[in-house]
Amino acid sequence: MQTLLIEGCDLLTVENGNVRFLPHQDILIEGTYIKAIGPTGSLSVPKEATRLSAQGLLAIPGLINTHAHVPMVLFRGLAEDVTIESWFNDYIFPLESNLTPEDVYWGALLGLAEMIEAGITYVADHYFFMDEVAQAVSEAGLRANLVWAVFGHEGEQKLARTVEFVKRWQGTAEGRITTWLGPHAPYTTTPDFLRLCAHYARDLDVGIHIHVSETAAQVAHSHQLYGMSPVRVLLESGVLEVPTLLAHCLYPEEEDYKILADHPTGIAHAPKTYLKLGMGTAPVSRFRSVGIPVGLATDGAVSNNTLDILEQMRLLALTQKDAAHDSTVMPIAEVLAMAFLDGARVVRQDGVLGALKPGFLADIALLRQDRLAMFPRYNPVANLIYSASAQDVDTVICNGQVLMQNRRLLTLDRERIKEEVQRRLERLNQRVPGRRIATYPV
Ligand SMILES: CSC[C@H]1O[C@@H](n2cnc3c(O)ncnc32)[C@H](O)[C@@H]1O
Ligand SMILES: [Zn+2]
Repeated sequence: MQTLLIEGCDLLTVENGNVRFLPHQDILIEGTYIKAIGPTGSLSVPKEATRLSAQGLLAIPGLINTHAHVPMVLFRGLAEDVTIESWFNDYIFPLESNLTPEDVYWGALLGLAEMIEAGITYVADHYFFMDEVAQAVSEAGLRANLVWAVFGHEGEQKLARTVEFVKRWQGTAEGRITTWLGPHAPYTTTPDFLRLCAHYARDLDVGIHIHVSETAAQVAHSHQLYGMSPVRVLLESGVLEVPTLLAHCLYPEEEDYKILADHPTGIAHAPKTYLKLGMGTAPVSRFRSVGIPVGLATDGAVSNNTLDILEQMRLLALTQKDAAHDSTVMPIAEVLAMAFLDGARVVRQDGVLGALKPGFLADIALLRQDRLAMFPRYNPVANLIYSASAQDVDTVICNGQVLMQNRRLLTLDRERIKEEVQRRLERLNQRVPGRRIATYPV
């Protein structure tokens, strides 16, 4: 078993709702777990331990991205300043009809490399050709929950293929990969199709990751078709009986709060996407007040355009203050608790991820604090949320393995990935009139 000692870092974590900042700490990692944490020089360290000097760096739990479409980095910048309907029907769904499994593999490597550089060690990803994404995750070294997206019109056979994917990859890559089912959304499936998904999920003992109630129009459409909200559609089709990760949920109805609170659900919140697509924002504090965890997410890079959770932390605070016209809303400690602890709850990893403490998995990001914007250090939490950026991430560890050190990626070749992606771009950004993988209801 490998032993790694991170020496002399400052440490920021949240425990029992309290922010803890501890200067000059050592973190001892044994195998894939944190074994001990203590003031520098105080731990008993095996002779054979590898030492990693972290003077001046700030250790935080590896960041958790609760909802992404990682390979969509391939289309970054291709759908700007358009309505959400046009975003899907004129850009995203036509562009995605060009994708091959190899494109998705290289896109996934590009997005995973970007996330490691931003201190992200866990991603819940929802896309196509997920064998290739799983392969990329396995090579990159971070942790992921993966679902193979399926639309209702693709039918039972396609759904069965996603079930096979779940079985094939569950618990692989030294346990870093878990797999769930991923019906795309209530508006691109039917209640019967969702019922079938719920049946398979129960059978496999896995959860479901799905988009829900992203716009008021989607909720109105659901009432027209089924006489109920999208959340109630999920309830009545049995989806909420299994752990359910709801992407977005910006427009819950009054009864939806209780429905969600009474079931094993969590919400992925992606503020930059909402700002860019003019979608509004979610009642985050209300969700949390009734016990529904809300984690942070990037969504895909076509609506974001980066895969950066530090940026989502900042935007979460700013958008919630702005929506409430109240600067005291969403204080920095709550942002931290959401990013770390709620993030872990949303992906069902609470108790092992989202904090730095003995017994937790060794997923850690170490940030530089030497930029002028990070000085003085009266308040390291404020610096992290309002001043830090992905470029400050120096070193990233996942499952006890160092993935990036001194900003050098150790598991991936970033120049080779860029070259391969570059070769594919011209073909990928062609849009053939009338060809698209699905239709967004208008
Ligand atoms: C879930 S991957 C399948 C499908 O979903 C599309 N997609 C990307 N972002 C969103 C979003 O925020 N809401 C709904 N659907 C989204 C993605 O492009 C794929 O086609
Ligand atoms: Zn999404």
